[in-house]
Amino acid sequence: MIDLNDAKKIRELDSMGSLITTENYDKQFAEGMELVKDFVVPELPDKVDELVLLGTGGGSSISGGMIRSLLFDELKLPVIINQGYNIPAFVDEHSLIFVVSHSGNTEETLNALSQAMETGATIIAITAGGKLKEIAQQNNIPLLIVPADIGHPRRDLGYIFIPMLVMLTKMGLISDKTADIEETIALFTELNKQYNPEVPVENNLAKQIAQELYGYIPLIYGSLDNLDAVAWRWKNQFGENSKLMAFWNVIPNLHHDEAVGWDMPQELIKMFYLIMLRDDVLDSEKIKKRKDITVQILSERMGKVRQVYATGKSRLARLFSLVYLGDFVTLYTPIYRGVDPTPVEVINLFKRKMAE
Ligand SMILES: O=P(O)(O)OC[C@H]1O[C@](O)(CO)[C@@H](O)[C@@H]1O
Repeated sequence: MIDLNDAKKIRELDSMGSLITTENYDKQFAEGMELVKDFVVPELPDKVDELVLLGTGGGSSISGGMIRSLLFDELKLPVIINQGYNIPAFVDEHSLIFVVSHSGNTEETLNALSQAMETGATIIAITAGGKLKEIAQQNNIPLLIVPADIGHPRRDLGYIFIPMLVMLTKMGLISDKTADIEETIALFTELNKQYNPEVPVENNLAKQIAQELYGYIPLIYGSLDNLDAVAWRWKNQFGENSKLMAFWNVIPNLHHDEAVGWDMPQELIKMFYLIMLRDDVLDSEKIKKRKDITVQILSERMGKVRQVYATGKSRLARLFSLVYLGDFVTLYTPIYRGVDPTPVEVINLFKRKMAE
């Protein structure tokens, strides 16, 4: 095992700078605001029925999930995250579509886009380049180019999510979020002082969780209607960063189905490490009670249970305080095992095999 107090070793193992990118989320979010400042949004039809995000993977689809969770109480449109090759039949000239792909070359996203272009929907593209950039330019689709040098889509939430949020404001669909974004940027700077590689394990919650997790399967429980995309983000980051299968679900609905599975044989349920995402401000009293009961029951059944709490003032800052912790946890988890968090070999293998 790697000594997580050895910051030099941690940084050596993180050879492609995922930790540095995470430490720089404050700057990235600020740059995201700059990027979109002069972007001219298309005119919307009189009636918009839904917001559809075409995109997949750790950065693109999660950004849509964060939009949905953040704006649950505000946006008067359903948000649909479409990760597959095809678009649903309801997409038409009354749909607003964000097509998002960092690489610009993800085949599912491009295929869905080609279908969307036949519908007369209002489309906005966000990409660092690739075929998506070409298609957008050839077809006069409003296009936002984001920096390519970030390298890995899951590391560019600030470049994807923030512009989408600002565009929704520019289109008059939501209120201005500048103050909340600024608060979130300041919170990242603060939290970085707690989670960065130079902070020793005894004071570093992210390192503590990464160490404790060793030998267990991560299970993340969030809650409707705020911490669902955050739980999804943690799960994806365990996959891509930690090279660990992880599972997630949301309260309250898991109490009506998955919870029955808690009666599984002891030797199996002991393999899980539960991370319970909590928000004492956003969670209703009913949800808090459900989380308390869940923790009470599962502390006696699962290998370990950890509760982590959102901080910050605005809904935006609170959601991202937990995303930020999750990103650090999922980066320290492989490093503890001596594994570089950045490469995604299986994804590349799939892309090669699909191209054969
Ligand atoms: O379409 P994009 O944004 O390039 O990203 C899709 C890819 O990003 C990833 O998240 C890799 O980091 C993969 O899941 C996926 O292959």
